[in-house]
Amino acid sequence: MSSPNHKLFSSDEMRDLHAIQRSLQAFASSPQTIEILRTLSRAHPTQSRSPKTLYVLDSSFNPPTRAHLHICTSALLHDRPKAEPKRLLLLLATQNADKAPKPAAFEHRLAMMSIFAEEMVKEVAADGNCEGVAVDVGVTKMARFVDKAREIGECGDYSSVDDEGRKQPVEQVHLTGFDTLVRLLDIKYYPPNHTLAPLEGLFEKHRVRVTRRTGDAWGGKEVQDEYLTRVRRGELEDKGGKREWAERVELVEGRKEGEEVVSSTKVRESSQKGEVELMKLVTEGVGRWILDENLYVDGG
Ligand SMILES: Nc1ncnc2c1ncn2[C@@H]1O[C@H](COP(=O)(O)OP(=O)(O)OP(=O)(O)O)[C@@H](O)[C@H]1O
Ligand SMILES: NC(=O)c1ccc[n+]([C@@H]2O[C@H](COP(=O)(O)O)[C@@H](O)[C@H]2O)c1
Repeated sequence: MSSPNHKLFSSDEMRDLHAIQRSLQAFASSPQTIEILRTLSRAHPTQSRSPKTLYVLDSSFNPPTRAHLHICTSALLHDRPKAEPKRLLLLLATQNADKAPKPAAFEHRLAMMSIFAEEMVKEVAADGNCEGVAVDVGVTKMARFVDKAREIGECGDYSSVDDEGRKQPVEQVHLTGFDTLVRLLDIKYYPPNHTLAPLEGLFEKHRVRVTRRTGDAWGGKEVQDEYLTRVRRGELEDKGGKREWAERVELVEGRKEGEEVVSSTKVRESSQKGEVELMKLVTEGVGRWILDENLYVDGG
C-alpha cells in the first residue's frame, strides 16, 4: 500500500526532528509502504504532477554525499532530453537488503535529505539546462528494488497523462552505483526460487542508470563495462536473466581520475578530521548539519 494524501512538510518542518520522528512512527505502524514527506519544485505545477520520467535514488543517506549529488544532477541534466519533464524521488530505505541500521537516526537522515534536495534544486536550476524540476523526499519500508518499483508504480503520487487524457504509470529510472547493479542482479535476493525472473517487470517498464564506482572495491572502468557486456551476451540467462535487460541499463561516468573517492562510510569515518575534510565529501548544508548536530562523532 502506498501514500494517501497527507500534509507535506515545509522546509522548516523538515528541520524539526520531533515532528519527523512522529511522522516516522505513524508510518512505521501503518500498512503504507511508501510515504512522501516533502516536495520541492521549480517546475510548473502541471509538469511536476505529470512527469514523463521519475528518477529514484534509493539510499540509506547516512549521510547524503557529493557522490549522491553527482548521480542526481547528472540524471536531471544529462539523461535523455526527451525524458522531460523530470521528477526525482530521494527515497530513504528504512530496511536495507544487507545492512543492519547504523547511526544517524532516520530523522536526522531525512533532515539532511531535505537540505540536500534544496541544494540540488538550486544547482540544477542554476545550470538552466533542465525544463524545471521537482524533487520529493520520501521513505519506504521496501528493501529490494523490485518491490520499491512496484509500490512506486501503484502510488497515486506518480502517473503521467497520455494524449487521450488517460493516467499512465510513469517510467522509473532507478539511479544506482555499480556495486548496487551487481546486487540487483544477484539471485540471493530472490527466494524461494533464487532466480532473476522476478525482475522481468522492472526491466520491462523501467530503466536503471548506473554510475561507475571506481577507486573503491569494484574494479576500474573496464571491469565495470565488461560486466554489462556479459549481461548483453546472455551470461545471466542460466539464472533467469535476459540479455535484453542490458538495453535498459546505462552505465555512466562517476568519479573522474584524480577526484576524491566519496562514500557515506568515508564521511562517517572522517567526521573527526575536521571541517575541511568533511566538506570535500558532503554539500555545504549537509556538512553544517553534521557539525551542528555532532553526528558521527564516534566514527562509522
Ligand atoms: N561514490 C559513488 N559512486 C557511485 N555510486 C555511488 C557512490 N556512492 C553511493 N553510490 C550509489 O548510491 C546508492 C545509494 O548509496 P549508499 O547509501 O549505499 O551509499 P554508500 O556510500 O555506498 O553507503 P555506505 O558507505 O553507507 O555503505 C547506491 O546505489 C550506491 O551504489
Ligand atoms: N536486489 C536488490 O534489490 C537489492 C540488493 C542490495 C541492496 N538493495 C537496496 O539498495 C539500497 C542501497 O543499499 P546500500 O545502502 O546497501 O548500498 C538499499 O535500499 C538496499 O536495500 C537492493
